[in-house]
Amino acid sequence: MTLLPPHEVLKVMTLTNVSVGYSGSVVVENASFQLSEGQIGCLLGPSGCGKSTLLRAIAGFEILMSGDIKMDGKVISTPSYGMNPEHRKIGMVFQDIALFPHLTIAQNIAFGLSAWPKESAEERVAYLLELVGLSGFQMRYPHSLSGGQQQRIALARAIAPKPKLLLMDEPFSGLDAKLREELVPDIRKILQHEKMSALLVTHDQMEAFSMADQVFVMDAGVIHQTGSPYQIYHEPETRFVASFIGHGDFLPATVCGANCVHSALGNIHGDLDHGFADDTKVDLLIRPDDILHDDDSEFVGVIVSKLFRGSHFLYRVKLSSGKVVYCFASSHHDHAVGQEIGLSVHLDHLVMFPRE
Ligand SMILES: Nc1ncnc2c1ncn2[C@@H]1O[C@H](COP(=O)(O)OP(=O)(O)OP(=O)(O)O)[C@@H](O)[C@H]1O
Repeated sequence: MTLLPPHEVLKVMTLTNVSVGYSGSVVVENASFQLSEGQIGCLLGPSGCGKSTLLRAIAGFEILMSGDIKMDGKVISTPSYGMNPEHRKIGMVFQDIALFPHLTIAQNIAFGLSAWPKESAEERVAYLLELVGLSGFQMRYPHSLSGGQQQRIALARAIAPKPKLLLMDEPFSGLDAKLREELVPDIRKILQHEKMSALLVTHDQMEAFSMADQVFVMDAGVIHQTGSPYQIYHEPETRFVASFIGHGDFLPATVCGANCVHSALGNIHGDLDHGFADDTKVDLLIRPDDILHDDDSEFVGVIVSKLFRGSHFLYRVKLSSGKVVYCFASSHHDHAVGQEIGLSVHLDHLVMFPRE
């Protein structure tokens, strides 16, 4: 009797000081992070920063230049050792969906189940088709499915053998924005339902925000910050993270107390001590909704452009210092470009960096 392969769940994957590159030149430097049971992580960064290279190293396709990768305490990669990719119990989904065109949808999903007893494999295929919302599609061929449906099948195929970890390299970037918006939360639900740990690569922060529990923000081969989507947006630790994540401006300011800075918009107070000495010149991060239109304020700016967003206007406003910042106003406050409006700052937490 053929037995079902045991289902193993990832407890933790750990990268410690991992450097990877090509032909002796380093592309990813000293990357360290952990992914725990059932967690969805995301490597987020601009094109060319080394996200795919790091993912390929985890999959076992690139040799490390330094550091190590462990899964559940077992070393899978060091500079002198690389466990065979097939033995890592890692599934992969790529941007180019690459379903086998000559196989039916059921055969595509069952591709990694050759070691399973026939009946169990059929059950698993039927279960996954239902999970991805495509029951009844088993006898169809990939070309007869839409891009979003094909990507669901690619996911089902990758998770069918119950890998310990799923790696996804820009899996949604070939899909249009509307489809992506629908598919991303669905895929998150499917992975959570399967208690599958996963690592997603993307340069799209909205995708990272909707998919990930933990985001690893990368630039030029270096991980700048690890945190929840909320943390990397509201508590960026480096100037790069502050400017890469979300919209915002850096407002020049001077420290004037433990939780206060002075700026062209007056004294701005935060709710936490910022740790900078008095009189330090800093750049304060201002998000679009931190500056509100306020007729009663003594501080004013001149509107240089405006965007109507339905429920609100997003103005670009020039301050007397010459600095241009965002200003948020309810859609009842329809002002013209060139008009002067009052502004007030509403910030909880001061995020700032020494002036460059
Ligand atoms: N096989 C290779 N040989 C040599 N250099 C490579 C190879 N693959 C990638 N690189 C280089 O490594 C750097 C990082 O590439 P990588 O694909 O990891 O970045 P990425 O962040 O995933 O980018 P993107 O979002 O555009 O896919 C780039 O400068 C790229 O040109």
